[in-house]
Amino acid sequence: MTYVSFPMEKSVDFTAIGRLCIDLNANEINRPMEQTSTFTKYVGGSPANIAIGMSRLGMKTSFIGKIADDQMGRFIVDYLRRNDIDTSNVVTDCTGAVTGLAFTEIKSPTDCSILMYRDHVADLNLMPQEVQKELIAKTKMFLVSGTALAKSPSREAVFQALCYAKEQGAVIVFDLDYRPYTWKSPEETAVYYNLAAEKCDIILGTREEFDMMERFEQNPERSDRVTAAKWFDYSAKIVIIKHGKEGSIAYTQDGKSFRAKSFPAKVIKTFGAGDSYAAGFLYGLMQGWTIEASMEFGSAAACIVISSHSCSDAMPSAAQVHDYIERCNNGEITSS
Ligand SMILES: Nc1ncnc2c1ncn2[C@@H]1O[C@H](COP(=O)(O)OP(=O)(O)O)[C@@H](O)[C@H]1O
Ligand SMILES: O=C(O)C[C@@H](O)[C@H](O)C(=O)COP(=O)(O)O
Repeated sequence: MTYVSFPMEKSVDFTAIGRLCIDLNANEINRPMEQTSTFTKYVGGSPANIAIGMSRLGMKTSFIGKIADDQMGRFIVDYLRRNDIDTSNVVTDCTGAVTGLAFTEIKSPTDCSILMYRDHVADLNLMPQEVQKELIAKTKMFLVSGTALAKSPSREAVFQALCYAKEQGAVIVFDLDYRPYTWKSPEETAVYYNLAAEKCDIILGTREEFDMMERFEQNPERSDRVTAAKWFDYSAKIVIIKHGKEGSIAYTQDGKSFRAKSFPAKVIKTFGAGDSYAAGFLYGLMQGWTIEASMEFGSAAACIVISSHSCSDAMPSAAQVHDYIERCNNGEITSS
């Protein structure tokens, strides 16, 4: 059963809109950040990670965003280009805004946190008139990251892009990617998330992210099925609710649900799981695979990334993911 059909005549497989940032991942791990003195710099930002993941999987990928006019901004664009990502709609800020930074703390493989520096960041300065309709018109799948809705003018840029994507027939994906730091209040967040989700064909988020969106609703049991059902009255065809190591559940418009278990992994840190899962799952759908096969592929891609130090740099190729699945099935990989 096919739940989404891609406009195959279009030349760009995947376009993401949102933040392009820097991850600074602790080198001395398994300790609090107070005791970490060195960090390795990587390109970061959830939609950037997903775009890099899609490109590594062989998808023709482009990005819509805004970078600071500084060394960090240039580092990001250079990295995207070297990863075959079209940056023709990556705009350079001219207001003196800075690049967002995410310092990651790896206290243990299961106890990780992120310290974000996101004041006056360039990515949230993207303006609606800077979004190229022609690029979205060429795109089969368009992904929005929820954090880009946190402030104007980026918020309006995303809604403008959503209008173009809908009008031009792209399959629209919403990765909730909720980061409380950039938002003024949970109420404001819930309103804008719900407005964006109404327009999307595929919605991906964790149980906690959907809880945030249900601020004004009744779902006392926090039922995944109740959560998903609402969106099928709008545009959604697939809603995925992720539960960390417990795996994920996909609900589809026809009332079915599909469960994916997680694979074993030698986990270094947990962040990056959602981004690699998204890239793997969306890649699978674009290959015409079943929901179950796409979820399995996403789950294995996630394990490769959480077993590595970085998010973006560790995004796997398709061959690496197939190999990981095979080695798990042969019992060659066990959990840490
Ligand atoms: N500790 C883990 N071991 C194995 N797989 C994991 C682990 N944590 C996450 N995953 C995989 O990554 C997917 C997404 O992870 P999750 O933590 O739910 O998302 P996010 O990173 O967005 O919070 C899960 O559905 C699972 O397949
Ligand atoms: O999204 C960010 O700004 C930081 C990311 O680059 C980071 O590495 C991360 O948190 C990944 O998010 P996840 O995949 O949702 O765990």
